[in-house]
Formats: sequence, structure tokens, C-alpha cells
Amino acid sequence: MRTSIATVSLSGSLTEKLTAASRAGFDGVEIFENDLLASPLTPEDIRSRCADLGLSIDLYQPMRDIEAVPPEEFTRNLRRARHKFELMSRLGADTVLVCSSVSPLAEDDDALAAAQLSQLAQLAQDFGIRVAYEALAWGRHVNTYDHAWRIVEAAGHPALGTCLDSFHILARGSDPKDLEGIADIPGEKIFFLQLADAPLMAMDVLQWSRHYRCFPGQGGLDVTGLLRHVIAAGYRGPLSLEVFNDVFRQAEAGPTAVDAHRSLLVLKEAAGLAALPAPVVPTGAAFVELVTADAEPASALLGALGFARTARHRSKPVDLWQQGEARVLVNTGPAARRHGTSLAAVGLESPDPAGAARRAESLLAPVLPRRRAPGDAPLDAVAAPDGTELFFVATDPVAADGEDELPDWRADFVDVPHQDATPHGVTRIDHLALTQPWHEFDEAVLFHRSVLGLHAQESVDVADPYGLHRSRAVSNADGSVRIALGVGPAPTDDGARAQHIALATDDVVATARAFRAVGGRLLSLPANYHDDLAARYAFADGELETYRELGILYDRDTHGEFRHCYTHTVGRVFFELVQRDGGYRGYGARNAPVRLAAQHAAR
Ligand SMILES: O=C(O)c1ccc(O)c(O)c1
Ligand SMILES: [Mg+2]
Repeated sequence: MRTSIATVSLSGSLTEKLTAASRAGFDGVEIFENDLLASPLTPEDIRSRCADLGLSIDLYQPMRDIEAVPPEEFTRNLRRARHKFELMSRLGADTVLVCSSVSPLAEDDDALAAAQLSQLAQLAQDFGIRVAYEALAWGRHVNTYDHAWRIVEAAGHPALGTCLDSFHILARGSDPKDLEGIADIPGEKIFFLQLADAPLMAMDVLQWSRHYRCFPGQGGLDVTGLLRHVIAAGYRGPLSLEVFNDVFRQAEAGPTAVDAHRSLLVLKEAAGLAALPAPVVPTGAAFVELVTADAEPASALLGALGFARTARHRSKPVDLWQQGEARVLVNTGPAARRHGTSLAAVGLESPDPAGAARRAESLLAPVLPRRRAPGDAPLDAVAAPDGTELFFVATDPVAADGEDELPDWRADFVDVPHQDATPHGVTRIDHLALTQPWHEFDEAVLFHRSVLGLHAQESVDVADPYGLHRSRAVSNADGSVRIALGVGPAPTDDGARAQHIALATDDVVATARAFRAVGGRLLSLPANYHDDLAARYAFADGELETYRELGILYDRDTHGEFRHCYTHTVGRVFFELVQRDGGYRGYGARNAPVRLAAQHAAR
């Protein structure tokens, strides 16, 4: 099925919007009236621009407050409509959206609405135009899809059909049973389908629609289920995205259009309308890579944490630090000069690295060129929305019988003589916390879910002394890959750009003590925090005193317990030591406000 996007869903001038939609691979657009009014291009220019870009104009919208009004008012509406139909002829657009009236002049009279819409459709037909009537969820008298359809059916005009909009239908929180009526609408009378999701919120539906709509898969509405009903009805027109929110309006149109198109691809896959290469879910974090112009602070911190510098890349200035199954690469190559100390790449263990890359590519992830010296392992890598490089590396590169050996990233490293540092009990990487640019948060969550096949937890809000952080974790089924995607309060705030690496230990007290014994600095916490812990939980003798001394935080869920503490920050990066017991599933979100305040104080 063809894909389309409303120009209102992208930022910029009409030209910028059209270019972005075309580049991202959309087949068509809905031209939003305000975008046309604000454009210096004539309708003929817009028509030829779209043609040059390979875009059809699938819809012109919206026409408002047309139906169920007194006769003099309707005469004025028809005059207005004639102007618009002439304009549409110049544009080469053959379908117009009419949304249900919000006017105080509108009467609660379905027969009148049907008669007037029929008259409008007759005029449209003379121009070769079809009218698609949409129920706004806040329409004065018509605000449900079935009500709009009853009026269209009663009008019985061949140039009048309905437009279904997933937001208006699903935002009313209707019983899933109410949606079954969609399949009873003759497919050819559904003239258009608009798709949008939204996070679940209890608020006025108009504000919700205008400020919080997002692309399918980024919110909490069952857009897939709705699409199945519409397909069952026989609809075969475009799948068109119509999103309004405060974020994309300030973001660049190009990346938004790619994010939008990815959401449609995932939606089509979920609804059984398209087959993509299957997701290859990563099975572990093989390594993280830090880039830095000055390796000293990061190396000192890794050393204090009990890591040993075990190997060096054979052709690049990259050291491999290891402890247990936790591996950190420190790269002082050219990329470092651009970034300061930051987390630039993650090696994800994959049972099928090439398959993982094919999946990513099919979902429009930029595949990274294999910049490598002769003899280096040819690793598959893609860029996440925030630019983090994701390498898909073989869990078990040794060839099974009859198969080619997979490239082994470790083969690029040569062991270096190192003093056997005494390990401090770190066993592996527990999770990564990656702060996203504020306008890419929803995109990042959809990316990690769809491209990597990870499951997304609920979004949590975390108070910071100077703003609010939002965080949403994505993980695989057994928790061996966990990434907490976050967005900070202000792009200029250091904390809002922080990235952290949480290291697992079976005994956080021992690991923290060992770290401190060699001069490591742990984030210290206010006494009030531990006083509150004493009020909430009964600890063994001396336990809480130890936590006070070391700056260890504590949390509990229905599964188990969580103990954690934090190092100081190097560039954008700090480490967390975590001990999970009994299957604790969270990330200590309850403690995050205290941690954020302590980090502000430490700065
Ligand atoms: O918010 C609105 O007014 C509006 C306009 C046109 C639409 O198709 C829609 O879904 C909402
Ligand atoms: Mg709509």
C-alpha cells in the first residue's frame, strides 16, 4: 500500500517538507492548507515540485465547519468550497478532507448534515473531486467514526465518503468492540485513512491531539488493531501519517520524515501487510567504546574500577580494558577530537550479525561504512538516531560445521603485557544509560524496539533539581541487554548529555570498597536519603551504615533488590556499580532524583 504524510507533520517551509518526505521514501503527501497559504509557490509550482519529487498529492485538507448550518450560511460555505475546488484542480489533488463541524452554528440534525454534504459532494464531483468526511473527536455534534459514516451513508452520494483517523477513533477510549463496525463500512466508501498514535494521557482530547500525537508505535494506542479493521473493510488507499506535536515542529524535517517512514514500515509489518527481514535480538553487550582526546582520566577510572588494559587494536589507537565479561574500548583516534570523552559505540552480541544489519537497513537505519584497515574484521554496524554506532558482533564466531566463520572483533586486538590487576568483582555490563537529544527521544525508543527487537518498558519521569528527566528502558527477554534511553531537561545542562555505563557485581559493597581503596571517588549522598531508607526498610545490623559510608542506594521491587552507587564523571561519562538480586527488574528510578541532585552538587 502507498505511504503518505501530511505536510503539517514536518517542520519548515513547504519546499523543505516536500523534499524531506520524498527523501525518506514516501509516495505521497497530504497538503495542509496553512502550508499552502504560507508558501510563495503557486499551486502549479507545488504540483510540479511534487511531480519532480515523485510525490502524489493524496489529499487537500482541511475544510471546516461546512455542514448542518442554516441555508444562508451553507450558501457561503459552498462559495468557499468552489474556490477550494478550483485551487485543488490547479494542484492536481482529487480528494478533500472535510472535518466535522465545531461551529456554534451547526445543528444537531443528521438529515441536514447529509443533505448539505451531498450538495457539497455534487459540486466537488463537477471538478472531479471526492469529499472525505472525518469525525473530529471534539466535533460539536459528530465526533465518532460511526456517526460520520451514518451521515455519509444517508447522503448516498458517490463523491462522498469517509476519512478514518486513528487518533480521533482511538482517543475516545472506545471499547475495542466499537471498532468492529469499521469492517462493515464498504472499503470503497473509506476515501482516506490517517494514522497517528499518542501517549496515553487523561486530558482534553483537542489539546492531546494538537500537542501530543506521535507516529504509530511511539504512543500507547492500538493503531495496528485499528489498521487491521480498516484493511478488513477493504480499504486499499494510502496509509497516511497525520501527526501534530510540539517536538517535531522544532526538529529538522529530514530525520523526522525518516522516523515517520520507519514507523509506517513497522506498522505494516505488524498488521501483516509487509514482510521485513526478521529482527535479530541481541544477546549481550560485547563492549562499549569511549572516544576521548585524552585517555588518561578514563583509563585511571577504569583501572580504579579493577579493569586491566589487556589488548590494543592492531591498526588504531584503541585500548581494550576488561574485567570479567565487561569490556570497554578507549579510542583516542580522530573521532575523539570531535567529541570529548563520550560513549561512541556499543558492540551488541548477535546470533546473526549480517541478519541484524539487514533488518536495520530495511528500517532505514544508516548502515555505517566499514572503515577498516586490511585484515581488520568486517563488522556490521549501523547508527542509532543519536549517532551512537551499534556494532553487531558474533556471539560465537567459531564456525559451526559447514558454515563460514563469522568475523571476530577480538581478532583485531593484540594482547599487551599487563600487570594482573586485582579484579574488583565486576562481572559484566548490566545496562547502558544513553541520553538522547530532546527531539529524538520517541524516535530512539521506536528505533531500539523495531530495529533491535527490544521490548520497551513504561516511560518514567525523574525530577532533577533543575528540570525533569524522562527515561524509558528497552531490553531483551532475559535482561542481558538493557538500555535506558533518557532525555534531559535542558540541552545545555551537563547532566542532560550524560551517558553512563552500569557494571554488574555480585557484591557491590566489596566492589565499592576495592574501588575506594585504590583512590576511586564515589558520589556521596545526603544523610536524609539514608534516614528515609531506614524508615522504609528494615536492614541487617550495620548494613545501612555501610551504605551511608559508601554512598550506596537501595531499591526493591516485587522480584528482588537493587543496590547501586556511582563514580565521578569523566567528560560525558560516568560508571554505576549495580548489584541485582532475586530478579529485580528496574533501574533504581526511585533513587534517580537523589543521584541527580548529588551530581549537580558535585559539579
Ligand atoms: O486538529 C485539527 O483541527 C484537525 C484537522 C484536520 C484533521 O484531519 C485532524 O485530524 C485534526
Ligand atoms: Mg485527521
